[in-house]
Amino acid sequence: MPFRSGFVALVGRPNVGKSTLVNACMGEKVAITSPVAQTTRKRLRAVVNTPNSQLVIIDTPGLHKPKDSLGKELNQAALAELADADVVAFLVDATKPVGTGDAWVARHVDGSEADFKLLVITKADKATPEQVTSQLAAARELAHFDDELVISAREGFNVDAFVKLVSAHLPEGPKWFPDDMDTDATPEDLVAEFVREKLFLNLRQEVPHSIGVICDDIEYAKDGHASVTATVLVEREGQKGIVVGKGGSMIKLVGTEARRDVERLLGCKVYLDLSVRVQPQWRRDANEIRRLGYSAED
Ligand SMILES: Nc1nc2c(ncn2[C@@H]2O[C@H](COP(=O)(O)OP(=O)(O)OP(=O)(O)O)[C@@H](O)[C@H]2O)c(=O)[nH]1
Repeated sequence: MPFRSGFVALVGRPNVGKSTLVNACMGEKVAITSPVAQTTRKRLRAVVNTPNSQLVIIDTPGLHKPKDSLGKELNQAALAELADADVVAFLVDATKPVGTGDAWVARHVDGSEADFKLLVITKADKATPEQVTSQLAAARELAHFDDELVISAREGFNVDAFVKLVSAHLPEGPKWFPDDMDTDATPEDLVAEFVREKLFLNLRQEVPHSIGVICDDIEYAKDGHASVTATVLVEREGQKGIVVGKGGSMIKLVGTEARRDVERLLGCKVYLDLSVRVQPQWRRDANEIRRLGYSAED
């Protein structure tokens, strides 16, 4: 049996379940997930190895109608991934009516030159069989697909089938990444993503979209622990108050929760130092967006 390898782009509206599927394929936490849309700002490449294949899965930012520079950069990043991919998986949420947002993404899928286009209905555990059937019928109308699959990444339903089906349609080729490397995101990228995830989860709708996180430094000490410093960027003084919380309670909670993930990532005890800085309009400032690594060109 020939060895197959290649790039698999996951595309879909924000919140459709892309990061959760990446995590399920990986069996560990590399992408971050939250109930708030537009969690995925950075592209992450997650590498899944099977005995006969290597899938480089690209978790793109959710495509959506852009409202500001950050939105535009995110779309560009996602569209650039589509252009390069061998396989494109178009994800549709089983629980939300197929709408103009899906149609907009699907037009780009139709325009991509990927060899294999797969329609994936996500969150099947939350939908009735009738809902799933009607979503399939509606999504089929949006673009040409070579195959389709219904999954629940949360329950692990059909995740193996997804990996198997995609593997079978990758071109014959070598391993792109060594076996022991499962993502090309740096530890700093992942730390920033973990912190942002906890902020999203704890703050819900209050400020999340005005938040950026930079991991400034990871320093390993002789006694085996790591000192990690990260900065949370907000746009207004009032938002800083919310992020810091009463008597520092919110930032402390976020730090404690994020530290657990960072310890798992780095495999050692971690001191996590979080600070909050007000930087008005950072989302409209293209340079700052690039510095935070959310750009299509990095
Ligand atoms: N019940 C259920 N919930 C799911 C499933 N997959 C994802 N979710 C939930 O849907 C929400 C969004 O999931 P994400 O994986 O972050 O979605 P995403 O497409 O990466 O989102 P963006 O980063 O905004 O593009 C989270 O609350 C997930 O827990 C699933 O299979 N079943």
